[in-house]
Amino acid sequence: MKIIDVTCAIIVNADQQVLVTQRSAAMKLPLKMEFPGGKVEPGETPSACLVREIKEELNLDIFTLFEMPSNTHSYPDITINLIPFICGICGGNIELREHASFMWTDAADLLALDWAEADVPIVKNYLCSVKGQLL
Ligand SMILES: Nc1nc2c([nH]c(=O)n2[C@H]2C[C@H](O)[C@@H](COP(=O)(O)OP(=O)(O)OP(=O)(O)O)O2)c(=O)[nH]1
Repeated sequence: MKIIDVTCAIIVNADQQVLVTQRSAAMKLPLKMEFPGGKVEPGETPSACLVREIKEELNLDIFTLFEMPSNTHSYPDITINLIPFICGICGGNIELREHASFMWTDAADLLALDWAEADVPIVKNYLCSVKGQLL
């Protein structure tokens, strides 16, 4: 099966909270929690894709800081390669244009959320990367 590249943004604020968005009832994986982002278009870099998607979906201007390890996951209808980036905000205010809701979440509370399956290893990896700061 073809593997679709999907980027997602781990946007961290000044309080070290992470922006988590909830997919709408009308989207695939309805009401699951995810990191905002979307499919990489032909000729687009993952980083440029993410800047575009976050502006489209949330009206936020972001910058990508660094890329984290990706996770390939097969759903019944699609196999995705989910590529996370740690990101910061450089402008805009959140407007929900596609998602049902958003929340700023402390790292310690991330794992308890009802994530899209492909995100779980990404959340765990992120938590490992910040563990030193949580201890
Ligand atoms: N954006 C995003 N998609 C995710 C995450 N986890 C996860 O399994 N997905 C899946 C859901 C979809 O099957 C696929 C990306 O779909 P999408 O609907 O966000 O992509 P898109 O904005 O480009 O939408 P479209 O053009 O297909 O309508 O990846 C995640 O954290 N963020």
